[in-house]
Amino acid sequence: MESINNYSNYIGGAWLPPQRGQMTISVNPANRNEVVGNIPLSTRDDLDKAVTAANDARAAWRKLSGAGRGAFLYKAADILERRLDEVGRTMTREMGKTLAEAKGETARGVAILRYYAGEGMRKIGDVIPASDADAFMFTTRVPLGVVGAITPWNFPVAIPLWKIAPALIYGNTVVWKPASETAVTSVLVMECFHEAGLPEGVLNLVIGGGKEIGQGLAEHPGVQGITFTGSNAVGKSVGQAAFARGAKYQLEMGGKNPIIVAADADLDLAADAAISGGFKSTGQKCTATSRVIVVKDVYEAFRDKLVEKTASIRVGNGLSETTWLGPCANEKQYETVLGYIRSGKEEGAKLLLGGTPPEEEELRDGFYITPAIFEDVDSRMAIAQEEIFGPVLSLMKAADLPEAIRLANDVQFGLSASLYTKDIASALAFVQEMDAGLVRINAETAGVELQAPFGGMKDSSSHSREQGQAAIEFFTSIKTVFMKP
Ligand SMILES: NC(=O)C1=CN([C@@H]2O[C@H](COP(=O)(O)OP(=O)(O)OC[C@H]3O[C@@H](n4cnc5c(N)ncnc54)[C@H](OP(=O)(O)O)[C@@H]3O)[C@@H](O)[C@H]2O)C=CC1
Ligand SMILES: CCCCCC(=O)O
Repeated sequence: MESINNYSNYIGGAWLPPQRGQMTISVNPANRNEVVGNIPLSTRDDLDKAVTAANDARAAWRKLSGAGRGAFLYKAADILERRLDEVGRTMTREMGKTLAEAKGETARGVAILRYYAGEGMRKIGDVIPASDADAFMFTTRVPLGVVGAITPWNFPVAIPLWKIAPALIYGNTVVWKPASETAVTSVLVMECFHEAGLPEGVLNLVIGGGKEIGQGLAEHPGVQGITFTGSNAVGKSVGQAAFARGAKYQLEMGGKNPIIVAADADLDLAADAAISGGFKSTGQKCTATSRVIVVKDVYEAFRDKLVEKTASIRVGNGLSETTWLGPCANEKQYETVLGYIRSGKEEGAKLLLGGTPPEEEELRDGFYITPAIFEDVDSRMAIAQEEIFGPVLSLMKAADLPEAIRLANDVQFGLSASLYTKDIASALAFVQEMDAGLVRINAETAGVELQAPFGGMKDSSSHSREQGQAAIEFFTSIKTVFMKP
C-alpha cells in the first residue's frame, strides 16, 4: 500500500502544518478509493500568519527592480519545466483531466511565468506635456500591496500562475488560496517558487476550505486586492466582502458559451470544434462550449456529424494514453452534471446520446459521465441558460445568422463565443453584435492565448481583464506625477 504524504502550507518561506492540526484528503476522481494526499484544513490563524508574512515582505519586494523580480520568475519557470511530468501526473490524479491536457497546461504555466518575467522590463508610464511649461508631468505605477488569489480546480496551474506571476512582477506580495480539490498540485507549484529562492513572505500558500480561508482572504483588512476565479455564487460573496472594505477585486466566473454554425460553415471543422470546446477537460472550462446553435439549412447534416464523432470518444482514466475524456473533477460536480441531464429530459429536450455513467466495470469507482448531446433545446430551458460545467452540449436550431446571434446573446453570461463561417460580412457582424469578452471566428470557444486580454462580459466577470499586458491594470495603481523645479 503506497504511503500517503502529508502536505503543508507555505508561510513566510517555511512549510508549516495547520496550527490546529486539522487535515483532510484529496481524492482521485478516476477512483474515489485512491487518496492523492493528506492536505491542511487551515483556519483563520493560519491565514493571519500568511497575511502578516506577506505584509512584512512588501517593502523589500517592492524595492527590487522589475528585472530583479523577473529573475525569480524565470528561475521558477525553469524548475516547473523540469518537473512538468510530475506536476502533470499529479494534476490528472487530483482533478481528472487527461495527462496530455495536464502537461499542456503545465507547459502553459511555464510560458506564463516567462512572459511576466519579461514584463518586468517594460514601461509602466507615460510622459504627458503639462500646460505649465516649467512643469514635468508623467505617470508611474505602484503595486496594490498584498494580493489574495483564490483559484479553482479546473486549471490548477495556469489560472493561479496567470494571477500570481503578474501580481509578483508588478511588486505585490501574495497569499494564495488554491481549490481544495487540487491542493497537492498547488504545493508542487509552490515548491518551484521556493526552489527558485523567492524571498520569504513574498508568496504564501494557505490550503483550506473556501468559507474559512477564501472568504477570510476577501474580508482580511491586511489584503489590498483580491483576484478570484470560480463560480458566480462564490464570486459574488467574494466581491461583496472586498467592496465592503474598499479593497480592489477581480472576478472571473461562469460561462454559457455558444458556437454558431452558419450555412456556409465547414461542417467537419465546426463539429470538431464543438467536440473539443465542449468535451475537452470533461467540459470543465469557463470557456467550454455548451450551446451549439446551427442555422437550419445545415442542421441535420451537422447534427449527424456531431453525434457520429462524439460516439467514438473514449472515456477513461486520464492517466491512460487511450483516454480522450476523463472523469468529472469531484462527486459534487458529477452529481451536478447528472442533475442537469435529468432536467434537460424533464424540460422536453431530446437526449441523442451519452449522459450516463459508462458501463465498463473498471470505471465504476470514478466520477465518469459519457459525453451528452441534447437537441430540441429551447432557450428558456435550464440546460440552455445555466452553466453545467460538464460534458453536455445543447443543440439549438436558428432560422438564419441574425437569429443565431440573438440566441447566442440570450443568456446572462458573456465569456466566449465562436462562429464558423466563410463569409467576412457574417464574421464582422458577429464580432460587432456578440456580447462576449472572447469572440472567435473558425476557432473553438476555448483555448485562450496568454498574451491577450482574458475576461467576460455580463455575469461572467467583474469586467477587468486578466493575462497579457491587461493584467497590469488590476495589479497596480497609476500615479500621475506633476513636478516643478
Ligand atoms: N469560471 C471558471 O473558471 C470556473 C467556474 N467554476 C464554476 O464553479 C462551480 C463549482 O466549482 P468550484 O471549484 O467548486 O467553484 P467555487 O466557486 O466553489 O470555488 C472556487 C474557489 O473559491 C473557493 N471558495 C469556495 N467557497 C468560497 C467562499 N464562500 N468564499 C471564498 N472562496 C470560496 C474554493 O475553495 P474550495 O475549493 O476549498 O471550496 C475555490 O478555491 C463549477 O460548477 C463552475 O460552474 C469553477 C471553476 C472555474
Ligand atoms: C477558466 C477557464 C480558463 C480558460 C482556458 C482556455 O480556454 O484555454
